[in-house]
Amino acid sequence: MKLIKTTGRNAKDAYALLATLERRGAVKTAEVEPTVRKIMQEVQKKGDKALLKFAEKFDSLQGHLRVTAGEMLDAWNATPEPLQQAMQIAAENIRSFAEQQKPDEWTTENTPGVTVGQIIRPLESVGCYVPGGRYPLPSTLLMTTIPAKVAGVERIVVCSPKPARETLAAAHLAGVTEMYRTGGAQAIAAMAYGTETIARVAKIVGPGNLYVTAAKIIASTECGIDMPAGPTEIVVTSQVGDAAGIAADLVAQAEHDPETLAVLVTADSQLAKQVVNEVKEQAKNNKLAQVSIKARGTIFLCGSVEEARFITNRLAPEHLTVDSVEDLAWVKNAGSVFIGNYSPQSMGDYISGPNHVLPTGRVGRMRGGLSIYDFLKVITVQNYTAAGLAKLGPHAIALAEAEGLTAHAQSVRVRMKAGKR
Ligand SMILES: NC(=O)c1ccc[n+]([C@@H]2O[C@H](COP(=O)([O-])OP(=O)(O)OC[C@H]3O[C@@H](n4cnc5c(N)ncnc54)[C@H](O)[C@@H]3O)[C@@H](O)[C@H]2O)c1
Ligand SMILES: N[C@H](CO)Cc1c[nH]c[nH+]1
Ligand SMILES: [Zn+2]
Repeated sequence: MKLIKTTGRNAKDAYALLATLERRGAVKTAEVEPTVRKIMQEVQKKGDKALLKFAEKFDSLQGHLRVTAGEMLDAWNATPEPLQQAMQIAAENIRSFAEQQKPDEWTTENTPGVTVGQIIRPLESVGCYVPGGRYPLPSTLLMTTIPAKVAGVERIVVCSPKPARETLAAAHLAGVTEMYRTGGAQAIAAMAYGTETIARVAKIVGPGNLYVTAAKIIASTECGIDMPAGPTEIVVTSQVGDAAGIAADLVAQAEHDPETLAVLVTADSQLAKQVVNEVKEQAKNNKLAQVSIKARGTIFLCGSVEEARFITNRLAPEHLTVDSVEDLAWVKNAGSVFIGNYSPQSMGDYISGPNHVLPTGRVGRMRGGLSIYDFLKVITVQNYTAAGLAKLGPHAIALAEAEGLTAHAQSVRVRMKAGKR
């Protein structure tokens, strides 16, 4: 970990580094964009043939794209009982959390004779991307498909490169009926544009590496996307935390990808030094974590606790760990927050219930993690009686005339006149 003081003669460098880290999302996705565009264009032109070609090229896969229900069932039956149980508990917690988030339909009479409200409808189809390049992520299959099910989405498609047995088992548990062996930008293109085998979807959700994230951004002109949920990020902002626990979290998230961002922000120089040593020790046997930590692992040693909070909000990380519940008061930007020494981020990755698909690249400034809202539409409704129209109509006419939209004004007058008959 690079330890940098934000005060004194290092201040300029520290803030320059912060600015670089703030640009992390945009810069990195731009680097792969030309490659991604080419892949997506080829899928658009050649459909399944391109998917099979890229599956062989990137994932050493040959053969059929579609995963059968039998394959998912066999995978479940071959899964050891403790893992089956862990998946079942995770699935239940994800389901009940999503259930709890469900928004309500409502109506209210805001003016006598004017009823307004909202109805909630699920999206008709979604595509869930489940990463599988470096590690199989059955947990992500559960995190994406279960909220979609709770929302009532009719068609749920899963795409994953070389899905492992554990991922197929999770698909069986989640009741997935449409799953394909395709990954990367090609999978995103297939779900966005459609191929002979894969019909296009209304929205694509789920995390992935830089290629997947860049592809989702490109696909967003064609269909909905949840958010850029790219290479993992962790920020721990602590003054009193346990150095060994903090380092363990940093190393854990750093092992996802060479592009991972792992940061500690603190005003305590003792803690900063301890974490440097702990990370070194704990990452000793973890090559991937070493790569990402070496590339951008940073400890900002701040002049004050307030400055630590300010830097944290500027980073707007995917995962944020803080010391206590009181810290929530200053947190403005983060995908998901973990509190105290006994809330390792890995618990959120797997089992707690809140979604682990989270915004990266500072998108935490705009939104939180994947939720049931990503699978629902809030449709507004308005209903006037003649009396209600007589009351509010003249005001609408005044506004329409101010905008010079005469037909708008007239459309209200016509109905008001009819209401008087
Ligand atoms: N933000 C979140 O919510 C979240 C959650 C889970 C995982 N993640 C991230 O998901 C990512 C998973 O990455 P992964 O690589 O293991 O799996 P992945 O499935 O995202 O990517 C694998 C695919 O990348 C494509 N690819 C790889 N190298 C390529 C190249 N040189 N050119 C073109 N395409 C190429 C291939 O198509 C391959 O199938 C990690 O970055 C992890 O941090 C993020
Ligand atoms: N930490 C990841 C989100 O960045 C989610 C995950 C899945 N499995 C393990 N971790
Ligand atoms: Zn993780």
